[in-house]
Amino acid sequence: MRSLSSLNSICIDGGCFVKYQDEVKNSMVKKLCVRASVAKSVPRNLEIKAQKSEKLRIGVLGASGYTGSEIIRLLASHPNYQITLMTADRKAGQSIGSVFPHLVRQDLPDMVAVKDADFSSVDAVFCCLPHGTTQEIIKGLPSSLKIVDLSADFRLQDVAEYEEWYGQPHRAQELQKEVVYGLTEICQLDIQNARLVANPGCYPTSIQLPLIPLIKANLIEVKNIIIDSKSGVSGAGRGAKEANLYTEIAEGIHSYGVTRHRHVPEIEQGLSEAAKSRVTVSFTPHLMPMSRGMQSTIYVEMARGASTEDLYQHLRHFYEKEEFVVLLEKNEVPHTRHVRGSNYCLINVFPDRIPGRAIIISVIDNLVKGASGQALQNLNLMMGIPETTGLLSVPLFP
Ligand SMILES: NC(=O)C1=CN([C@@H]2O[C@H](COP(=O)(O)OP(=O)(O)OC[C@H]3O[C@@H](n4cnc5c(N)ncnc54)[C@H](OP(=O)(O)O)[C@@H]3O)[C@@H](O)[C@H]2O)C=CC1
Ligand SMILES: CC(=O)N[C@@H](CCC(=O)OP(=O)(O)O)C(=O)O
Repeated sequence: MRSLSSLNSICIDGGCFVKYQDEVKNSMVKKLCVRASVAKSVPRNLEIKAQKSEKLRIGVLGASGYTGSEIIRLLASHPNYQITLMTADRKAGQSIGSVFPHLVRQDLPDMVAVKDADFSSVDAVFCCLPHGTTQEIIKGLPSSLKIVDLSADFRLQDVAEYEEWYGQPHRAQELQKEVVYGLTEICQLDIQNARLVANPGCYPTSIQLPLIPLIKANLIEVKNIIIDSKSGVSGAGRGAKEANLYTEIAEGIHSYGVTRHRHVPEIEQGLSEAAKSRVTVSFTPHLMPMSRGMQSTIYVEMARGASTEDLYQHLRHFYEKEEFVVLLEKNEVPHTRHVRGSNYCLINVFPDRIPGRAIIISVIDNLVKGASGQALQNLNLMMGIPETTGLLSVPLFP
């Protein structure tokens, strides 16, 4: 994984490299004002592989699902990509407008079954399929294709751990070796050279973005990390089960996966790598009566001598050149409603009443930074396109 210091603070403005302007860094409001003209955090040696004139051809596997439709929405305004292939399973043969009326004006091919897809018509694919089905499908794709996989099938480096937590054999172990984990702000340099990126889970994204820099800087103890996370219902996908019906979700919240959720090994993998020692966490997810959004509230013990101010300043400095990870002003509480529909992750750090402990709050939109937005950010990097391209839309509010 790269360290932030290995990046040069330059940006691309109208196709020309310009020095990044320090004064735009301090608040999200300022960032939103300048972002139309300034894209940032592009490594100095980045070659612009994709010319504006030639659009890269994109396949969306699982276009009839929530993350697939979110990719389509984001790509609709992307200058460098055009969708030339879309697949579905039960909805194969249908048009996107008939499945998702909000996409009716998009000029797109009808969805086909994966077995009928012509992969010679694409340069890259977003794989938005259920875990378990993904490995076999990716194994059958041409090796020339760039792939961002949104499922969990390639996220765990240890195949035995995958088999234990996902309860099935890993069917593409030979590919696992070339996979790059796609937590963009942390693994940026590796992602640029990757062919196959495992996009992180939504919970792991909201948790690792604040914790990895703090662990690397030895500002928090790696024991006794307690994580309480909450997700909107779209996190469960469109294949609605009884438990996800409006009548079962509205007017209440509940925890699930208590003591054992499949994102635990992914979270611990990232934190352990940062700590260079085995880290275990207490993690409990909750289902919230909202369509999208995710909050992780993280309780940590600070390292001896460290203060919440140290944690805050370190995170602020670490992410100051990153467009999408924003440390709010002190005492401002991150709200999921302030990231809806956007690729932003808002973070803040608060003192706990118990001396020596701190509370970190992180919010994302599970379908954007937690899935399709981060996937697009990763493909941009893989294709040598400025990372923020197609991702700068302002969050929806109210
Ligand atoms: N929802 C979220 O917030 C997040 C999801 N993810 C991951 O992204 C992936 C997609 O999630 P999501 O979009 O929510 O899921 P959905 O259930 O909404 O969509 C699944 C898609 O896969 C297709 N599909 C289902 N089974 C098969 C199969 N056997 N062969 C081929 N295609 C199939 C479906 O087609 P059809 O509609 O025709 O049945 C649909 O297009 C999953 O791995 C998920 O865990 C990751 C991060 C966040
Ligand atoms: C609300 C809900 O059910 N969320 C899903 C996690 C979201 C998701 O899609 O997980 P991946 O990122 O690993 O694919 C769950 O708890 O299983």
